[in-house]
Amino acid sequence: MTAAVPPALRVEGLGLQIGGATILQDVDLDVPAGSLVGVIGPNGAGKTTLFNTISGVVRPTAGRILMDGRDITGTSIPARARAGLGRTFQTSSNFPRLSVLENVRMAAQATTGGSYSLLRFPGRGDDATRAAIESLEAVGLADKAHLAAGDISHGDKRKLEIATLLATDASLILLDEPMAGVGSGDVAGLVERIRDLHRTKGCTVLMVEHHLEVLMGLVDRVAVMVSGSIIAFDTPETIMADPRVQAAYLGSAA
Ligand SMILES: Nc1ncnc2c1ncn2[C@@H]1O[C@H](COP(=O)(O)OP(=O)(O)OP(=O)(O)O)[C@@H](O)[C@H]1O
Repeated sequence: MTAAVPPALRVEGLGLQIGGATILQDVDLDVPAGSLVGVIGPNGAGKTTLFNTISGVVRPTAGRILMDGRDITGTSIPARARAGLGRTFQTSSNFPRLSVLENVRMAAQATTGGSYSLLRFPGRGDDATRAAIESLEAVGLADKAHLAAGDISHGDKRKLEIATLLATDASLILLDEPMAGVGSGDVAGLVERIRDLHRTKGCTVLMVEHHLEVLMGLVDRVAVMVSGSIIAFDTPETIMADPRVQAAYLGSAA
């Protein structure tokens, strides 16, 4: 008998109380390895807080978080990154004064090992620079490699975050509103980049996104959060047809 493969991410009975307020309550979620899962819910439902607990920014006050079957609840942010967790934030998390290439190269360097020096001009030959250039080519940013990350457009900043994740060996990726503020002309390209992350690298992806029409065409399953809890977790078709979801989410979001 072969042992079952553990989910890439398991959240068990997760709770978070802050100053008497319940922010997360009894959150259970299994994200199978290799799946692409969306998280939706009205403003203030707890989606970003859930990501913060998974990535280690916030410690939950109840429950456990497991990656590939290993309990990571008490581990540090760097330990989670070493275990293969990668994340983007609602607002851009790039280093604005470094060049686009340096931003990606730093992430690649952390993966390929060796010490990173900003003083050393990146040569095309080293592994980290090669990985960075490949990632920038994949997201269509190679021609902006030399620009300061703070000077590129909002849509390009989101592409840069994806390139940064592509350059690492993260196996579980959390994307927090990757389409937020992205112009309509850039959305289709960004969706393709997320598909690339998922397919080419075989990553497991969990993403919060308010653009439902985009999300529903992209993900395998959707978790619906309302008031700090997950009220439904199913295929996009079933979620869209669920009257509880329509009442709790679509109704209140309209
Ligand atoms: N550190 C904190 N202290 C107190 N309350 C907090 C804290 N962090 C989050 N909250 C509250 O927890 C709730 C959930 O916030 P969160 O940002 O996770 O929601 P969200 O679903 O991501 O919302 P949005 O879709 O608007 O980004 C909100 O009511 C928020 O005000």
